[in-house]
Amino acid sequence: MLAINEIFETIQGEGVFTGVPAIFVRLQGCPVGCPWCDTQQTWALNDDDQIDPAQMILKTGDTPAWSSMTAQQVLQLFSQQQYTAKHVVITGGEPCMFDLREFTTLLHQQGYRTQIETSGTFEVRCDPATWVTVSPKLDMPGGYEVRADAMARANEIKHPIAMQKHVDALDALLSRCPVQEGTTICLQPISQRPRATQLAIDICRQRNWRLSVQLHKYLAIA
Ligand SMILES: C[S@@+](CC[C@H](N)C(=O)[O-])C[C@H]1O[C@@H](n2cnc3c(N)ncnc32)[C@H](O)[C@@H]1O
Ligand SMILES: Nc1nc2[nH]cc(C(=O)O)c2c(=O)[nH]1
Ligand code: SF4
Ligand SMILES: [Mg+2]
Repeated sequence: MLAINEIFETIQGEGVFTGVPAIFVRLQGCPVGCPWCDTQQTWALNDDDQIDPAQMILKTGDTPAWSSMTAQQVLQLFSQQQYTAKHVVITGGEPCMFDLREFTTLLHQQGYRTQIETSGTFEVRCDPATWVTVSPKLDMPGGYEVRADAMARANEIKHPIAMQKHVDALDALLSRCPVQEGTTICLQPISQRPRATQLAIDICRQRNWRLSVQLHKYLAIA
């Protein structure tokens, strides 16, 4: 069973797949506690907040309400909604609190490409063909550590930064937890702050890394 906060179709606004039409599946629950997290409504997984899938798909605001669904039910919902995107982004919350092997393999069998957005603090359990984006969370209040096996599985590292110390922390992480050759490194300014954005531009130019600017926030879309 998957605890689902919301499902919607939009344009991927972050990372390597920026601009690609995508179905987002946002899972409920995250104990990492990033103070600047833009989806804090997904942190708590309370029984009291459980709703039907029929109500979940009609949600408009950011609320902690969630629905319990199987992988097959999610696929059925995709066809009911008549989505056209073939790229599925599994995010949260922290999606890797769930075993995503059955879900991602089923999606591939149905012709979808899958991507997981994760903090790297839980074991990544997914199909070998899934694109894994690790956005490492270092020294956050929840006390979780970034896992070396998550870093080694990553196809993309997308690091949120606001200050030079965040770049230094990424450098230290990359030296203790190596990534595969060819893994793309993106820097993502935290909350569109102008100074964070300028720092990310400067470091990306120096290092030949990629800039990820949360396009959806500039466009004011979901
Ligand atoms: C909300 S998280 C959910 C997935 C997973 N828990 C994670 O942290 O990767 C999705 C992405 O949004 C990023 N993010 C969250 N809040 C942000 C903010 N205020 N500014 C920039 N990026 C943010 C995260 O770093 C992550 O890359
Ligand atoms: N458009 C859009 N792109 C996104 N990329 C990652 C997101 C996320 O919340 O994980 C996100 C999101 O919430 N919306
Ligand atoms: S790990 Fe992701 S969902 Fe959890 S608090 Fe941090 S940014 Fe938010
Ligand atoms: Mg988001």
